[in-house]
Amino acid sequence: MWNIVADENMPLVKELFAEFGGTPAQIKKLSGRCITAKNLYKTDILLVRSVTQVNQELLKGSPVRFVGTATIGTDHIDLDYLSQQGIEFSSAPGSNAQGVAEYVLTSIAYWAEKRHVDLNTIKVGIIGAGNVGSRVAKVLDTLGIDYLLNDPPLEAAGDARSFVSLKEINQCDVISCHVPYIASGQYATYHLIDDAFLEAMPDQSLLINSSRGAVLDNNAAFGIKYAGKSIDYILDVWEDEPKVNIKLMDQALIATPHIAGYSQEGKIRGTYQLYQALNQWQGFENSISLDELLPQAPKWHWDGTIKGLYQSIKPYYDIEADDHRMRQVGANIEQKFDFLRKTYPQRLEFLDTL
Ligand SMILES: NC(=O)C1=CN([C@@H]2O[C@H](COP(=O)(O)OP(=O)(O)OC[C@H]3O[C@@H](n4cnc5c(N)ncnc54)[C@H](O)[C@@H]3O)[C@@H](O)[C@H]2O)C=CC1
Ligand SMILES: O=C(O)C(=O)[C@H](O)COP(=O)(O)O
Repeated sequence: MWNIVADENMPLVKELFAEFGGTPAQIKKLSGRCITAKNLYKTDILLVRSVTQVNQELLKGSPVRFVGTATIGTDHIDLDYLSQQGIEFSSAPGSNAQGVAEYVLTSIAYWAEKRHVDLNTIKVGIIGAGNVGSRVAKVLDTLGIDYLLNDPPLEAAGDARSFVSLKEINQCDVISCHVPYIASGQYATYHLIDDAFLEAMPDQSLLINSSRGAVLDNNAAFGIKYAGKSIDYILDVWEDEPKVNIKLMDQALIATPHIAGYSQEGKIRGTYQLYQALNQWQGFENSISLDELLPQAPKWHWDGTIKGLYQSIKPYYDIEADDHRMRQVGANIEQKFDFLRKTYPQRLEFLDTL
């Protein structure tokens, strides 16, 4: 019998893994932040989301042979350690990219309405043109909103798209970050958006961070605005989650608790991609199809006008409600951060028709 430990916030674990490869599996669901070495002494398969640090301390001495994270980001996983130990690994690339792209589009539309900006006249700077950044670009293409891409690793690898420097991105009206968290090295993203970058942003511009909290120097962001710089922030991710810089949260035009990718479909795809990876690892067939698991969501029909964009999106995704939930807990945000995420209301993807 397989022994599986899974994060309790992962949907459909029972449905997908209870009969893994025709053999019954013993599944234990735990809070992601509370999974410790003690929980893993007879575990073969560990399925996590982004809040579980998977490293030697967690896995040493355990029989775990497969680690899966139902997320795009992998900065919580010590990939070198897994590889040294011969532990099979899979993440869920692209699984919630659509959810993040919809969060970004909604953010831009909200900002434009609030600040009386004509979206026909702006330029969006996308930092990181991987799965999410490319999806954001596709949405902007469809709406006819101009954008520039920055992605030095892809540029160096010969990606055929046209890229600009970070300096050029810095001058865009909207800047949206879609890089992974990389602590050091040639392409480090730790505090990629620092004091100097923020200082050089044009007045009345918007910074969106839905990548990882530490890509933006949160103290610098607070300081610059406190000193009078007139820029807006829409922030989904925070340095040192579940801690949140409350003063920065107060400044943000929209503040959300790391839910940009939390569409229902995104979460389902995340678990499903691990199901596929596990089956492939063991040479089993996928007996369940993704289509039978995905909800049928009503889709947004864009009438072709940029004016009033936010009001036409709002019935499908009400980002102000997400902001309100976060601000309501106020100073208790650190204690409530995980709760807000665990109890996040069902959000369905609305952009299929684009
Ligand atoms: N807030 C949320 O709910 C979510 C956040 N994320 C975050 O978004 C990140 C991006 O996701 P994906 O697009 O799927 O990842 P990806 O790996 O497909 O793309 C990331 C891109 O960033 C580029 N990059 C790396 N270092 C860079 C640098 N220094 N400057 C500019 N570009 C750089 C890479 O070349 C790559 O093309 C994830 O790693 C994760 O941290 C992902 C999903 C949900
Ligand atoms: O996929 C990623 O990368 C993310 O940031 C996830 O959306 C985060 O969700 P949790 O894993 O923290 O539930």
